[in-house]
Amino acid sequence: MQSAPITKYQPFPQVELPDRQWPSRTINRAPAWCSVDLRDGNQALAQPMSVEEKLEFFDLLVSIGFKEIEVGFPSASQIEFDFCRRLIDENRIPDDVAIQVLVQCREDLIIRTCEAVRGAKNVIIHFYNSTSPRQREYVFGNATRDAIRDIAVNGAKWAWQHSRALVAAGTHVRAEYSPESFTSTELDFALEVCEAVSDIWQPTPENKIILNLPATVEYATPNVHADQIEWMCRRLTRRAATIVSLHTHNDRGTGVAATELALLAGADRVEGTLFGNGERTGNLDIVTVALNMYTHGVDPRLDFGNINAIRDLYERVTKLEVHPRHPYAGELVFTAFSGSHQDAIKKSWPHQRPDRPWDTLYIPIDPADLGRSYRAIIRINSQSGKGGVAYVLEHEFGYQLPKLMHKEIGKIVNDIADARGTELASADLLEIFKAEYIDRSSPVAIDSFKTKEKDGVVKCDASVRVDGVPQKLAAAGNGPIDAFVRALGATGLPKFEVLGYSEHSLGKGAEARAASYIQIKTERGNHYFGVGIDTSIEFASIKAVVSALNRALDKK
Ligand SMILES: CC(=O)SCCNC(=O)CCNC(=O)[C@H](O)C(C)(C)COP(=O)(O)OP(=O)(O)OC[C@H]1O[C@@H](n2cnc3c(N)ncnc32)[C@H](O)[C@@H]1OP(=O)(O)O
Ligand SMILES: CC(C)C(=O)C(=O)O
Repeated sequence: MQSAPITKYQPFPQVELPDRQWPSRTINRAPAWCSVDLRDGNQALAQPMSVEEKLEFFDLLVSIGFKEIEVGFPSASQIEFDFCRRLIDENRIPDDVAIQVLVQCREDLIIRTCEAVRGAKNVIIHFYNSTSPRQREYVFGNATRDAIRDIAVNGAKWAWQHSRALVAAGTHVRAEYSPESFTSTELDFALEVCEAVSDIWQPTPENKIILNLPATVEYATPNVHADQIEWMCRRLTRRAATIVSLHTHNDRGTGVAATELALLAGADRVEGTLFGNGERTGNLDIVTVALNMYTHGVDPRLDFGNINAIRDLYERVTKLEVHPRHPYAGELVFTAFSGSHQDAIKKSWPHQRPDRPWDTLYIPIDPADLGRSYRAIIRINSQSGKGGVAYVLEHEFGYQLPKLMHKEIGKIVNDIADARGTELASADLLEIFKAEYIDRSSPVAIDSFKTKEKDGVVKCDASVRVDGVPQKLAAAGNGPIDAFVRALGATGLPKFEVLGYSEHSLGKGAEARAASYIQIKTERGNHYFGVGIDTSIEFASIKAVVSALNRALDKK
């Protein structure tokens, strides 16, 4: 940072609107959406999409439910022109979808644009010129306000004239005008230019004009943007015949917020791109705004029910990556690594009922609504807690660990994650769990085990190996576990008692197994868990005893 930025930058002026209404409103219906992926998004790519890629992207946008799609700038290049023609000539545009084409307010370009869309059913001709003081000064050679207004008016006239042949041939033509750099333009002048354009097109409530008020570069806080939009909405003389459209960029990182507040301010329509691709820091991310509405119970009328497939296609054709933390779509947004989050998710998840509003803690949207799975919700690293470890072992592998055991396995996993310094995959977790609790056959291994009950007394015969030496054991007790523990007494192994156990079944059909979790207490007072898995619950429990004992012997 330089030492005196205070003199280098200036605050953005506020809008004089003391009776502003937008702060007390809520968003309760979806706007009209227009995707500008194939134009504003595409023009910002280092390697613009090929025609084939644009066709694929167009189909994706249609399948999501976009009814207005800016397909390009057909007068800019042959590839843009050809793409437009292919859409039309190959009948790829559904009847309820309008294609939008961008053009400068220059007659030759407007003529070429009209040629590009000949034969389409619904077309929006989008003409623009920049209006801000700096653009007037630098780009248009100190042009006066009147001269700039005249560029817009001429554009409106040429768009009207040259689209008459299209209308005569049956195309439904609408006009969109953008005073580019609107948010840096004096509001009274932006209004004057918009009114002058409307005067040419004479819109009606049945055939409205679209006035798109872009934040071409985002310079202000979102409340200022909302004020600018409310200011315009309240002064446009043909408000009922006008669709007020938003087109925010994200230079300050608040494109989504600016759009949401401007919807409160009265806008009817939103232009943006999937995942916010676009010039510099990008256009508005439509996915986020639409799904924000969805999570407030407002139907966005866009379908992101298969967000992973949408993201995959987007990444393939744009060669950009959706950030792993990107709202709703990022790889990690349904994943909790930290212990307290994992614990809260695990505890709140079972309370979720189909007939109740969604309120699982830390997960503001049901991942299933986006076609995403619950599997990756909890992942394990050194920040993770016992709840997360227990969650993964239960949800991915079916082991329902008793609550007392969570703390122990949590610490074991945490220490390993810490030592490795990486995330542990669920397969790693399973491996750690098995090695620690199940696959323990030294120094004691059990080869066979048989019980017989008579008058409430259980007699057990077992073959074990202690440090590799085979031993035959026999004893009687109150139950199989008691009898087995007594039998072990004859081997000279340290004394221990079984404090408790829990069991449940694992898998189904031919795969069915019993899982037993035993806790023992040794002579020294230490507690150890052991886990046994077998087809019979009896043998599973005996294996669990052996595993707990082996852990105790290892750690003595
Ligand atoms: C904010 C945005 O995203 S706006 C859209 C930006 N996208 C693009 O520009 C991509 C497509 N554009 C192009 O390929 C080219 O700009 C073309 C083909 C449209 C025009 O190309 P060229 O005429 O060679 O160049 P260029 O765009 O620089 O035009 C410059 C002239 O047009 C004028 N001009 C610029 N914008 C406009 C406008 N919207 N309406 C009328 N005149 C304009 C400039 O003042 C300049 O005039 P000058 O030559 O008298 O100084
Ligand atoms: C042409 C206009 C709408 C534009 O892309 C912008 O201002 O960012």
